[in-house]
Parts: sequence; C-alpha cells; structure tokens
Amino acid sequence: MATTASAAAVPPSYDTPEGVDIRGRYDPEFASILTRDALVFVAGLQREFRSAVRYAMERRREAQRRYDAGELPRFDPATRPIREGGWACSPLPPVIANRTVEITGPAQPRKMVINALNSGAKVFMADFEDALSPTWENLMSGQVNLRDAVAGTITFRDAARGREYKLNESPATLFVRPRGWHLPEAHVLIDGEPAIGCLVDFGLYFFHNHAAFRAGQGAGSGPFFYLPKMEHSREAGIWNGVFERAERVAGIERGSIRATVLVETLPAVFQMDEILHELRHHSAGLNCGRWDYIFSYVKTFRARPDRLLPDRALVGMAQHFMRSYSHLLIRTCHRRGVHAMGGMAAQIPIKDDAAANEAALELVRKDKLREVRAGHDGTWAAHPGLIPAIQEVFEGHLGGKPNQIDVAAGDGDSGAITEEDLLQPPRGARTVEGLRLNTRVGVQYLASWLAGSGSVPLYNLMEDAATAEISRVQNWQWLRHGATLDAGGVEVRATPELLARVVEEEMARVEAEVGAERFRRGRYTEAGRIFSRQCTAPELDDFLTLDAYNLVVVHHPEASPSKL
Ligand SMILES: CC(=O)SCCNC(=O)CCNC(=O)[C@H](O)C(C)(C)COP(=O)(O)OP(=O)(O)OC[C@H]1O[C@@H](n2cnc3c(N)ncnc32)[C@H](O)[C@@H]1OP(=O)(O)O
Ligand SMILES: O=CC(=O)O
Ligand SMILES: [Mg+2]
Repeated sequence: MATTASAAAVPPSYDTPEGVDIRGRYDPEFASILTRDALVFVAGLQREFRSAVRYAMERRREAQRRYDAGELPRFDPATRPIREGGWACSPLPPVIANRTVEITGPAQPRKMVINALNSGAKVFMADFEDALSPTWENLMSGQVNLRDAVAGTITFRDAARGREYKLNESPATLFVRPRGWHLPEAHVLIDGEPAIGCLVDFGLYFFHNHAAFRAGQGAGSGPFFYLPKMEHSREAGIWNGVFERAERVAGIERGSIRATVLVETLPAVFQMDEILHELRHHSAGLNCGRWDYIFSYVKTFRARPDRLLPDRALVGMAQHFMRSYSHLLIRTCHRRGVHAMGGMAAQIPIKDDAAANEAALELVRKDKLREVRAGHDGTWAAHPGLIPAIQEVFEGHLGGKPNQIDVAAGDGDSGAITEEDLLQPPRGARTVEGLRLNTRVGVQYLASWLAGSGSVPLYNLMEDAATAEISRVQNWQWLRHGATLDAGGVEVRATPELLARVVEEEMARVEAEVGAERFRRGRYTEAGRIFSRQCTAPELDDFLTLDAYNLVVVHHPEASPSKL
C-alpha cells in the first residue's frame, strides 16, 4: 500500500509488489530506495537464484564434512583444463586501470563515505560486509548514502563540530561489497522467507545507480563490486548469472558490471582460475582477504588437533602458507589479465603517541612494500591517514605505470606453488596472553557490532568481523583440542574453566578501560555471554555474524521473531 498524505490514521508503509513484505522500520528516505520497481527487481533475483544458492550452501556443508573426516582441500582434477588453458578475462575498463590505493569503510555513517571518496585513494570500497553491522538502519542508510554519492549530491553537516562535508573535484571510484551468500535479510521477506542478504544489497544498489554510473563513467564501465567469502567457483557462477540478469533487465552492455573476488577462504585458494573463468566477462581481479583467510584456515581444519594456530598476532604474511597464497593469487590474476589486489594492514594512526604512530606507519609501509614487490597491483588502506604512505610505496615501485599486470610473478615467487605450500601449518607460540587478547577484542567487537558499529579501533588496530572471527575461532579451536598454552614459562591447558576465568578477568579489565558508565550502557555483558558460548560450543558456529544476527533484527511493527 502506498503512503498518502490523507492517510493520517494509517501508519505509512512501503509500496510492495506481490510476494514481498518489508518488516523494517518505515522511513521516507528508505522508501525512496525500497520502491516498488526496485523490489520487483530484487524479488526477481531472489526467485531466479535462491535454489542455486541453497544448493551451494549445502555443498559447502558437504565439503566441510569431508574436511572433518580428514580430507584436505586441493586442486580439483576435473577442472585442470581450466587451470591449464590459455584464456584471459575481458579487458579491464580504463577507468579502473589504476587501483594502487583503495580505501575501505562501511557504507554508513554518511560522513565516512564522503571522507573515503575524498581521501585521495583511487577506489573506495563501500562495505555492507565485514565493516558493517547489518542493522536495518545501517543497510538502508548505506543505500541512501551510496545513491547520493553516485549522483554526486552527497553532503553532511556535523552540527557538533560545525563542519560541512561534500564531495571534492575528483572523488575515488566506487566499488560496493555486498554481504556473503550465507547471510539472510530478515527485514525483507520474499514469498514468505527472508531474502538472501547479498541480493538485497546488490539489487538495490544496482537498480538505483547503474544509470547514473553509466552517465558518469561511460558505457560499459560499472557499477563495480567486491564479492566476499566464496568457497567454490560455483558461487562465482551464481554471481555471474546475477550480473547477466541485471545487465539484461537494465539494458546495458554485457560486461559493464565488474567485480573483484576476495580470495578469503581456504577452499577458494584452490579455485582461483575457476572463479576467474566463471566471471571472465565481469572480472576485475582477485584480492587477498587475508583476515578472513586466516579465519577460514581454522574453520576448515576445525577437527584437526595437528593444525592449531599460534597466537593471532603471529599469523602474518611471513608465514609460508600466507606467502604462498599471495604469490599464487598474483600469478593467477596476471596470467588472466586482471588486477591482483593486496589486503588490509590492520594498523591505524595512533593520535596520542607520535613514536608509536611512526612505528605503526612503518609496519604498514613494510607490508605494502612486500605486496608491491611480490607483484600486487594495488592494496587496501583502512584509514585516510595511511594513504600518502601507501601511495608513495606503490607509486614509487610502479614508476608511473597504473598496474603491473604485465609482470608474470614478482619477488619471492620461486616457482610452482603446491597444495602443501598452501596448507603448511603456521608456526609460533600459543599463549594464555593470546587467549586473553582474543577474548578482550572479541567481546568488545561483539558489543560494538550489537550496538550497530561493524568496524572499530581497538588497541590501535582496526577490528572488523573478519579479524574478530579469528579471535573467536582460535579460542574455540584451542579449547576444543585442549591446546597447551604458555603462561609465562608454565604450560597450562586450554579448558572451559580457564576460559571462564579469562572472560571474567578480561571483562573486568574492559570495564576499567572503557569506564563503568559506558560499560553499563553498552552491550558488553551480553557480548561476553555470547562470546563465551561461541568459544565453548560443541560444534563451531559457521559465522559469529550469523549466530548473532537475530539480535540486531528489529521488526516493525513489532512482530514475531524472524524466521531464519
Ligand atoms: C578485513 C577487512 O574486511 S578490511 C575492510 C573492512 N574494514 C574496514 O573497512 C575498516 C575501515 N576503517 C574504519 O572503519 C575506521 O578507520 C576505524 C573504525 C577503524 C577508525 O575510525 P575512527 O575511530 O573514526 O578514526 P579516527 O577518529 O582516526 O578518524 C579520523 C577521521 O578519519 C575518518 N576516517 C577514518 N577511517 C576512515 C575510513 N576508512 N574511510 C573514511 N574516513 C575514515 C573519520 O571519519 C574521521 O573524519 P573527521 O575528521 O571528518 O571526523
Ligand atoms: O575482507 C577482507 C579480509 O581480510 O577478510
Ligand atoms: Mg573479509
């Protein structure tokens, strides 16, 4: 039913097509996104692709059952012809040739979107995923922000600071990252069931922006996307189908939509050629989503006591399996003519300590130098303050070229990368201090995510869903297998009793750090409870964001809990 001025007694509601029901709060701004035509488009995607998505999720579970029984992820003998064939992806649109520095950040708040677009980065990846807590308000405000950004009309007034924000002359090119295939959108029901979250994110953004994008960038040049957390090329095949349907419905050239796939699960590293092949008319390369990749290593090997990770801080790009993953990704992308993007250094500027700030910047520089020498064409920055340093490193190395796709492989790539290279267990100590830090970070991140913030600065590092997942699954893994942890020279076993003590002590420490008032008003106690349960669950939850999702769902009018 449409909203009319005369319907004073009737609460306003969205104008929905047959079979679509919106359970999220009504807001006139949101209604400009949730138009009847946009919802017809989203429902069309859901109806065409839901069975394929359901099947792909079942195949994920089946693969996990095989890993639990001892099988290792590996290259698929059946797709050897794709890996060995001499094909290439469609040529890249010139507008995205240079992606040396990409800034990332959530699609909401609005001020941050403007700051990212003005940051001097070549690309802004606006996130509905790791960096965004998927509340209705965030998702819909994010769509409003991005529509206004693409139109070039986005502004913001920070009343408290008396500052006006608007776009500058040459904003970054926009890429958008929808959620992963596994996440539902409980505020949008289609044929009585929650919509697939990423089809809502993609569908609404594409529907409202393809024309303005085309007007601004030219025919065949966008919109652009990042695609997260895939585990198999069949999932990339579904995205390809989604893109082709969207292009057909919009009447734009095939291949206008381009997407960079994050290789951020262990199974996907054995599928990189296959993923690019599925998306060969829509590809804009691959990215090393290193944080989720570490999370996925633990998740894939959840049943294996011989593959326990060392402390989270020790699982960096210097570990053999991480280095091998980056080299293989670069080599694969360059062979197929597309960008090999680097990942996120977690350091962010430290405002109150110049020496510590310089040390953090130096770590970022080193990480980026390693990436560009290895052959990456560009990389991610978590904060605008890091961009000049990262730009200097990349531009210095590339010497005026927009990318190095023509370089087959970079420094440190010593030849064929084997399954053993990609799976080699990381080395290093496991400590009670590591268990404590995981707990402190995991609980604070969860508290913030429940309160609507999906990326937060904690202990001078950027934390988002991917980094927090490492904390959760690492604790779970250590407890599940009774890992031996170093406690200052004494060995102790990871047990539920130890975790209970650690949670209690770390919660007290967090309270002292954030202050009693903020602690009381925040969702820390609830987060502590959820985190403890997740770390001690008999079966590992697939995603903390899925497990906790119902806690951020708010139906209007207040109705029955979401049916997931
Ligand atoms: C594993 C992965 O998936 S990585 C990709 C997903 N993760 C992310 O995208 C995280 C991106 N980074 C962030 O969200 C933020 O940098 C945080 C939350 C870590 C820190 O943000 P803040 O606490 O606001 O940092 P800080 O106070 O230093 O910000 C200073 C200014 O920089 C801006 N800023 C900080 N980070 C960003 C960003 N990523 N994009 C745009 N602007 C930013 C702030 O808006 C603020 O602007 P203002 O001066 O106009 O008020
Ligand atoms: O999405 C990026 C990651 O590192 O995870
Ligand atoms: Mg990720």
